[in-house]
Amino acid sequence: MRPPVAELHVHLEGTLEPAFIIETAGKHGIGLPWRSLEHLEAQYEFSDLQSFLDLLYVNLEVLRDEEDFEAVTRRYLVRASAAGVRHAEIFFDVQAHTRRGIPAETVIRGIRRALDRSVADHGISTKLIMSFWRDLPAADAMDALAHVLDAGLPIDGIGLDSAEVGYPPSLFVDVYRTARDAGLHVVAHAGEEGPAEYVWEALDLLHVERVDHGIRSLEDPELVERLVRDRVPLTVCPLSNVRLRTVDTMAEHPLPRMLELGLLVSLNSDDPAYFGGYLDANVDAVVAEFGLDAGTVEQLARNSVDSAFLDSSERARLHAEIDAWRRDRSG
Ligand code: HPA
Ligand SMILES: [Zn+2]
Repeated sequence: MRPPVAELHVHLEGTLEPAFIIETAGKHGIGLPWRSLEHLEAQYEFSDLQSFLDLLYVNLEVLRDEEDFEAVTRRYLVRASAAGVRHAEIFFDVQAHTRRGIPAETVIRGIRRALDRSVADHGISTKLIMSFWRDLPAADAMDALAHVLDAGLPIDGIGLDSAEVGYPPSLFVDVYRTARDAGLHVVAHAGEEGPAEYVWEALDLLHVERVDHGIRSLEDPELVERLVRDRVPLTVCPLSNVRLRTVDTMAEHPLPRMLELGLLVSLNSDDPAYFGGYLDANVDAVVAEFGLDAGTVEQLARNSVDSAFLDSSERARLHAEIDAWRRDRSG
């Protein structure tokens, strides 16, 4: 039923499953605040973005060496492949690790070990996007970026995440200019909990190629017009939005309205180990809630391919895979 698809908004740290967290803590002899797997699993109730980030940031401390970063990346790729993902653009939060004394080299080399084998092992092409915590000073992000560029560590783009309200994109103009000058792709979370104004700033000041979430854009008709006109991709994460109470219930999720308005939206899992499922669960949830037909599911998959940082031949390959899926379904 589900078509081949690109996943463009997934945080590596948000793919740590509870059992992996407990196991990796044991490997390194780390004392977590959780008495057991069950105690950890009982923590997954969130009231807003910050309540989730508080848990995410404790759990990611189990990631210590290259093997850990390789293992978590590999586990995501295995699970994503089962969900129909054929191309993945994966975020990691560099400061989540460097502030604990884990060098960016360890993080990126570990992740790359898994990514470099991903096409052969999992049938998934990949990009790697280094994200900055927007609630830390922009100078911190700039230092991290300069280090990664100086060291020639292989990343494909930068992003901006963590607590949104009070930390507008305008704080990061210099960081984004440096990244663009270095030939990196640029995206940013905006309009998740923050206002439509932050989406304008991401577009006009950071010159982002894609907006992560962006659901609050609907509060500003002029912004919607701009996003439609320029075909700006929005990476929408329905299960995340419900679990973080950005929307009250799935029935109130703006996805159908976004499609009606002609926005270039794709479906994504955000932090799948925390929000109740991977990309397939997100597709199933919106299909069940809104009764989307196969044509709409196909359109969302094609949107994901059109929103990805792929060259024209890679894009054509993925559209051809979706064509084959459609023929199989109707044949
Ligand atoms: O959805 C998110 N928003 C902001 N920061 C994040 N870090 C992981 N997921 C998110
Ligand atoms: Zn996110």
